[in-house]
Amino acid sequence: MATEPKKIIIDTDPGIDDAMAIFLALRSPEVEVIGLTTIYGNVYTTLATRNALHLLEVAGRTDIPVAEGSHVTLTKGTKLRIADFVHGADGLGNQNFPPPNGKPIEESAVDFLVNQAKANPGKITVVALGPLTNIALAVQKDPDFAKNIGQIVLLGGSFAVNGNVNPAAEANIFGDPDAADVVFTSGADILAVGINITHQVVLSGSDREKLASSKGKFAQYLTGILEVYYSYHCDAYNINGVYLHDPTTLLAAVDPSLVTCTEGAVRVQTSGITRGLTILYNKKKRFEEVTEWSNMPSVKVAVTVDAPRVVKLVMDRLLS
Ligand SMILES: O=c1[nH]cnc2c1ncn2[C@@H]1O[C@H](CO)[C@@H](O)[C@H]1O
Repeated sequence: MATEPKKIIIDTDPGIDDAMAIFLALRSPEVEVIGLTTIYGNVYTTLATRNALHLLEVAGRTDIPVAEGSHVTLTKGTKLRIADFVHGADGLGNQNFPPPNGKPIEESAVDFLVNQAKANPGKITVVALGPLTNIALAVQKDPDFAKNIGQIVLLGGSFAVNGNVNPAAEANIFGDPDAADVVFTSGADILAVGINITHQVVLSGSDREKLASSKGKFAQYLTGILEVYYSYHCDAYNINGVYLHDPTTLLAAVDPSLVTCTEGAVRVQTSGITRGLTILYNKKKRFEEVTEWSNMPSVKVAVTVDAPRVVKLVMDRLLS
């Protein structure tokens, strides 16, 4: 008998690569998307909600609920770092899409996460594609959340490589380092996919041409919004291609065999010039003194990725 699809909630800040990940999820029979929760990051939360509703309308999946998330960081910070220079002012490549018809549900993202985890203990995977504020709030609101949630597969961190905000920090962790530290030390089953992984997974200029010449609904839509993302990568990284951050993370939740992992405690620097830095203790050395990593729960951190297989899955599923 076929196994039941894995239930996933995508916590998202759409965002061009978020749009790709959401469409991929909807084209992946291995998973069932039971909701989207929204967060600031690539755009402000209000726009993230609007874009999430819009993307579900494009996909014809208005049956999937959207729950709006936090507008401020875990410590109530309102000075947010928004990556509109990566995704366009509208978050979706400046395409002037009409506003969505739908509305978010009454339940907040945090309540949705807590209640779904409680109702389906051990059965739900959260795929977290933005700053981790909503997830940290869920951990703090319900002492059982970390136990009830099946797994958290998150895009975040830059393990042993430079960040993309500055040499220390990756954008999602930099967006709310306090939240990230709460999540990493929560005891939940976590798989972190950092930019040490996603910078190996590139959708090339010729892949984009294949998308452009496809008649597929998602391929056509993405061709339009990807323009801005390609031009940013050309500018910032001098490459004719884009990093598949969110799609790689989503696919790691769909098929864990796409990555290999190491395990250990992860702590996040929350202040100073290295604010947002993620440091994994790989347990290869016993330290003489008690450290901030001692007795902290282990998480999985992806260390290798089968990049050709990820790109092929992305192309096959988005072209169809
Ligand atoms: O240079 C950048 N600065 C800020 N955010 C970025 C940059 N490049 C990509 N992203 C966005 O941040 C997440 C991965 O860190 C992804 O959502 C990506 O679209």
